[in-house]
Amino acid sequence: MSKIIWSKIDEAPALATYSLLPIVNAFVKEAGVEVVTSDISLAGRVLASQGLAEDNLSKLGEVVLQEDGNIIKLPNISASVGQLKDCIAELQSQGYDIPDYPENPSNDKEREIQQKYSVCLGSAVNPVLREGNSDRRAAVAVKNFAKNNPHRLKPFAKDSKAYVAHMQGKGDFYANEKSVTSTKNQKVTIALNGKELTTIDALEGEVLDGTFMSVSALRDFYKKTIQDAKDKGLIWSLHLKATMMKISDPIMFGHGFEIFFEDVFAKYKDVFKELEINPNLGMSDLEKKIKGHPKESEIKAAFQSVVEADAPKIAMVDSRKNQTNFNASNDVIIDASMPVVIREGGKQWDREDGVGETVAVIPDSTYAMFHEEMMADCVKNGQYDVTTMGTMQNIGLMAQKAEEYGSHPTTFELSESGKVTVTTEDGVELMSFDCQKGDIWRMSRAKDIPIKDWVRLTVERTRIENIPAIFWLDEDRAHDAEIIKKVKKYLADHNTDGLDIRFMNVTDATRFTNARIREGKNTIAVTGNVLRDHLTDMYPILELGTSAKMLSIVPLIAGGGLYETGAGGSAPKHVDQFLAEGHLRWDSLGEFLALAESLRFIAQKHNSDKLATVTAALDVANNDYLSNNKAPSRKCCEPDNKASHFYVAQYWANALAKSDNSELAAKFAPIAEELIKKEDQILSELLAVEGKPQDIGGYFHPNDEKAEAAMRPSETLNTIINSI
Ligand SMILES: NC(=O)C1=CN([C@@H]2O[C@H](COP(=O)(O)OP(=O)(O)OC[C@H]3O[C@@H](n4cnc5c(N)ncnc54)[C@H](OP(=O)(O)O)[C@@H]3O)[C@@H](O)[C@H]2O)C=CC1
Ligand SMILES: O=C(O)CCC(=O)C(=O)O
Ligand SMILES: [Mg+2]
Repeated sequence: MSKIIWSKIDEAPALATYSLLPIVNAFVKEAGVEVVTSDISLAGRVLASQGLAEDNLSKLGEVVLQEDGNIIKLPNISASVGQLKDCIAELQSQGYDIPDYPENPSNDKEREIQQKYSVCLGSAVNPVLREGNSDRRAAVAVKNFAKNNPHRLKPFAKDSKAYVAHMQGKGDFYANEKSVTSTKNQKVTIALNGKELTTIDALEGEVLDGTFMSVSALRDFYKKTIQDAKDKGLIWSLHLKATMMKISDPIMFGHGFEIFFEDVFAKYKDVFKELEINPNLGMSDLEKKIKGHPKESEIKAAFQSVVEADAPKIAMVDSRKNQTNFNASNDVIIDASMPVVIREGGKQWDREDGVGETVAVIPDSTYAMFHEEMMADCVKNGQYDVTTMGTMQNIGLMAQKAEEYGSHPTTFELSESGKVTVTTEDGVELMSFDCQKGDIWRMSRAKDIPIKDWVRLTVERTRIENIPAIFWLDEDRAHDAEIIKKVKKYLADHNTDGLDIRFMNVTDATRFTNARIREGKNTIAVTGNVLRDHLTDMYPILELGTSAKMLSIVPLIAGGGLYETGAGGSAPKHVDQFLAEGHLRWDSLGEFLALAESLRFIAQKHNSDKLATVTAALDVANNDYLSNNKAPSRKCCEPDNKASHFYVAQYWANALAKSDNSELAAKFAPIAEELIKKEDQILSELLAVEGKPQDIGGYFHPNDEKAEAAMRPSETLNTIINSI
């Protein structure tokens, strides 16, 4: 039996799995494949961190280094402190004896607990599993479906004032960056005023970048954008990635929160100190901490008066609950939030549930230049046309924790002003930086092997697609200048005759890509890790309506495959809806496509005709699913995710029944017949449970039996699937 590991994760895709996996296993076992789960959910990781469950993530970290590793990875929660605390509370309520998360540890025991939990925070799963670079694109059938069934993109006003604000060449990570390539394997020490912050093992050929965000420049920048929003009547919105950039971005968020409500933070300085208010955790945490304090209502009123009167309008994450952009640092995540701004015609929601043009504040120019040009393009040339627009495919450098992705252990909020130095074990100073107390200093790294593999993958994909491939690299950025040298060197190892491979800075690359997209032409964007993340939500959300429909493949450097499902998140909103009314609007197309790729990998590796037939039948089923438009409806009491799985099963069985493999055809002909004959009955059983609240025994750690019962309510369907 060949094995595929299917990650057990969180929220909407985890719910979908309860219904989908029994179907998948019933079909693939006929071709000698078994799909097993591995629990790397936030709750699973929290329990593992306390020694109460197996450390599955570390085990998967070994699988991705094996030649035949084969993992289907669904999106998981990258937890903020707030999500971690909620998850711990739920596990405690279920009887698990685990300690609270000590936010401000005051003794060694608390520091140890915090340390143990810290492995569960932020982007903790993806960097471990992504031992390969990223290949994200829309399958042709998916792209054509979107063109023929366009979702709505709202127009930009002719005189739209919406724009992206970023820091201008002063004080941000982009402006302060220095970069060197390590000439040998060596220890490198980062120190502040001669005191060691950390020491890393640098590899020969590894690119090391040092940089910092000047906090005074950041705060000045925030002030300027707030004033400008007020002057122009724009909604002020802040877009960061506090989950993936778990050290730097919550701090940048906290400064924004403090500056927006500067007078309130100044007036209640002493109370906030007494209550250990941490602005990095946002308003939701602040509200919990002031609860019951004699000044609670006075403080709330002070915040409210800024929201209502003194400031520009602020973007809301939920106006019904009066939650602003500052509710929690992970409520607005840039890869998902900026596409929504563009989709809505440069607008955000305000507190009266109205929409208005926004200044989207994205402090660091490194990637904000992309969003700036994206918005400027739409303001100038109007909204994109889904029915004609070309596609962006991305080859992203991310293997072995490349670039900012792996920077968590080397990011520091400086405890004093002075000099940060980066020095080799031989005493050679590689870089130095003059910083102020509170500045955010960061080292990012990119190893040589992943860069070489990234170039290889680019040449391979460009040859297959025969469209221009643009390396989004900027000669004027220190890091990119080092990478350009390596890319040119490794390109020379390949036959690039006839290929159109170019280098452009971020603004030019965006302009070039978008101009082609408007002409219906396709382009490959070859980017570093952060742009990979941002581009692979932005373009699919515009082109396909959601990044969940992307093919998201990670060809592992060791030879195996990691098949991610889509490029998006775990859709907490979908779970809320499911719990309230039993309707799951999650579209599992990403899982269907990932499964087909994963099966194809095994079929090719083992030369299995039978599995090739099962895979080809799944391809047919996926096409039928698209052409018959069986994606879940967004509304209760219409076919949802469960029904979409039923249709894939029906189409898959039907394709197998018609296949050349007589054994499979004989096996699946009666199954297909049953699934077709009983369609109405199955659908009515699936719909009968909708409109009612669901109890699955937990949000982060549901009860498997209850969740499975809720997601498999059709006895008729279950009987057929169980009979295979
Ligand atoms: N690869 C990974 O592991 C990733 C994990 N995350 C994590 O996911 C969580 C939520 O992230 P967030 O950025 O808020 O994004 P969401 O998961 O909320 O996605 C944004 C929106 O995209 C739409 N969407 C996403 N996937 C699907 C799907 N399969 N079918 C239909 N619609 C879909 C939904 O729109 P609508 O509500 O309109 O239906 C959803 O609300 C966070 O904890 C984050 O860390 C985020 C990105 C990647
Ligand atoms: O790892 C994460 O936190 C998010 C990853 C992500 O958004 C992506 O890969 O697109
Ligand atoms: Mg992303």
